[in-house]
Amino acid sequence: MQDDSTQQKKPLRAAALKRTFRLYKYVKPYWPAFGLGLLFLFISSAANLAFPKLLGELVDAAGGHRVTNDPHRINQIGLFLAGILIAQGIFGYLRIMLFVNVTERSLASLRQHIYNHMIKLPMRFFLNRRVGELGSRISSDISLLQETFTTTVAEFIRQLIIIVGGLVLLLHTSVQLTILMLTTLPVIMVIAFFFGRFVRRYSKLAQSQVAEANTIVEETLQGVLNVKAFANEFFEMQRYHKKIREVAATGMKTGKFRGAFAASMIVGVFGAMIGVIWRGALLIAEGKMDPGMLLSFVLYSSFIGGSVAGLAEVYASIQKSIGATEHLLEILDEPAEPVEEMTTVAPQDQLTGQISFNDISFHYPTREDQEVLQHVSFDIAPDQQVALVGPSGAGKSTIVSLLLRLYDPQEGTVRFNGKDATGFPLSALRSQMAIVPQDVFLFGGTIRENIAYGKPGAGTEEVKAAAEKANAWEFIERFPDGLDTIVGERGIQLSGGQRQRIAIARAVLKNPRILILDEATSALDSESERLVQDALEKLMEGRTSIVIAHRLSTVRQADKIIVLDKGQLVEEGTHEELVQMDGGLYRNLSEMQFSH
Ligand SMILES: Nc1ncnc2c1ncn2[C@@H]1O[C@H](COP(=O)(O)OP(=O)(O)OP(=O)(O)O)[C@@H](O)[C@H]1O
Repeated sequence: MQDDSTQQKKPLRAAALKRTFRLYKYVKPYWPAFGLGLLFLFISSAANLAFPKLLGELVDAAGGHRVTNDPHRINQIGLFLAGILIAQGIFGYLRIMLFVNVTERSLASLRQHIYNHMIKLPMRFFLNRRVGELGSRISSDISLLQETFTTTVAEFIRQLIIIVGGLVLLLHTSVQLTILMLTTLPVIMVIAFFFGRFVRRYSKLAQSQVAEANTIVEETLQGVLNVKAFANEFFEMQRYHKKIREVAATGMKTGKFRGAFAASMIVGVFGAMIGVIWRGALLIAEGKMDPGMLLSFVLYSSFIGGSVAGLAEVYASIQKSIGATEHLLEILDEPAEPVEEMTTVAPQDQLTGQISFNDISFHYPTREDQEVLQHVSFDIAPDQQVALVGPSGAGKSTIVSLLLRLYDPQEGTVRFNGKDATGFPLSALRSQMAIVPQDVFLFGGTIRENIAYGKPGAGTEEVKAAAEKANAWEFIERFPDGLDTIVGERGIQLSGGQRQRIAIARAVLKNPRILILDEATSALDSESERLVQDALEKLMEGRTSIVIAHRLSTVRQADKIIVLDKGQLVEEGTHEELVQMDGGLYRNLSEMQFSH
């Protein structure tokens, strides 16, 4: 669980700001609207500044010391004020609308750009990141930017205009009072700085504690089955209780500083106000000032005070968005895989189904010291059925990953058609292979969508034919909604065997040159097993297939069995050949499996 406000606050540095400006390219196409928005912002802020002055004049027109009372002028000023008010409303509305439009369009393009980039990133990128975290991070980073673009930037500009313009008008109204007011500022600033630091520190702590508490809630709800199965409800309640108590304790500590902060700010601000009004009253009494001027002065001071206070918030928010931007840029700076949209595969890139591994050594980028494959070489002829067997962790799935070029080996080459795999466009390679994984991943939509994933845009007839071939049609047909049955998140509304047959139908539709099957370890009941096995056999016909076999009973008919152990290829041959080998690993494994 991420908490927006604890994360990614970075000090404002020139370099960071400069990097942030790289995002400007997303706003650039909309700069005329943005510029117009800025102009309106300027107008509405300036109109804002006119109010205190005019209100002061209105009061004085009623009869100050130095002005004669003048009903005509009162009405004139009143009308003028109303006019400004309306203008401000209109410009304010237009400004917000323009800013929101620009922001929404820019963010849509940024979102799309980031997603497009991220989905093309190599597996290496996803290995050391938690995917859920990545997703929520990006959405919170983008919402932060959304706020910055729509409100913060505008607020910042508005506040600057008000502070600078306000100060000029204050000086114009009364130099003496301005100096008096400004002398109180340092005191208020010191108080704000001192307490503000504590408040920030404790709020940060509280936020991270809340995040920890939320993690408990999330994890236990997601894994509620485990909690219940272990009868650990009370254990979890305790764990949550402890965290929540910590949150409350920190909150109360923060409260002390927050209270002190608020109280001293109120005393400071009102103290300054009283000082100024007192001094102003004396000036009026001395005939050096009119009541209306004092009113303008006080209003200007409060405008400025409000803007200065707001500036602190704006600063924090800009800091946060710089952090967010850096994150997003980090992702954008990761080199993507050279995947491209494939409609047809060029003739020279068409796979014959011949594959060879030549002296391949490989370690995962995250674990450099663990050689997962060591000098592995083998050849697969077109249309051969090959089984990969070996103990858990031997490197079977890794071989599949290398085939799909999810990773490239550090040593040796993978070849297709006798040609180095790197010589084919990545998407051309992958588009001619299909994998039926062990853990079938279904998307949350309908059965139809899930099958058509093998060939986006496939028509009902095609989908149906694929489902029939995969022995899936008989159960799909029995659902009232047929192909339009919703499978539920990750396919939870289907049984294991049904999920597998959908994955097979998907592969049938893709009609790959090379088929990769990761046999399910969890045994299905014999009826589903037979249906799945039968569908797989039909699917394997007429193409090269590589089966990661966990149960040796299913690999007897394979043209070739490759036996791996601890990253090395230890035996290779047909079932008959391998069972002959005295002390061979395959023979051992099959004796073990068939002895019970
Ligand atoms: N993404 C990864 N990052 C680092 N190491 C990994 C990764 N995936 C697998 N490994 C390691 O590589 C080795 C081979 O794993 P692999 O998944 O290829 O084995 P396997 O033969 O398919 O095993 P199983 O039959 O249990 O699925 C294991 O020691 C594993 O810990």
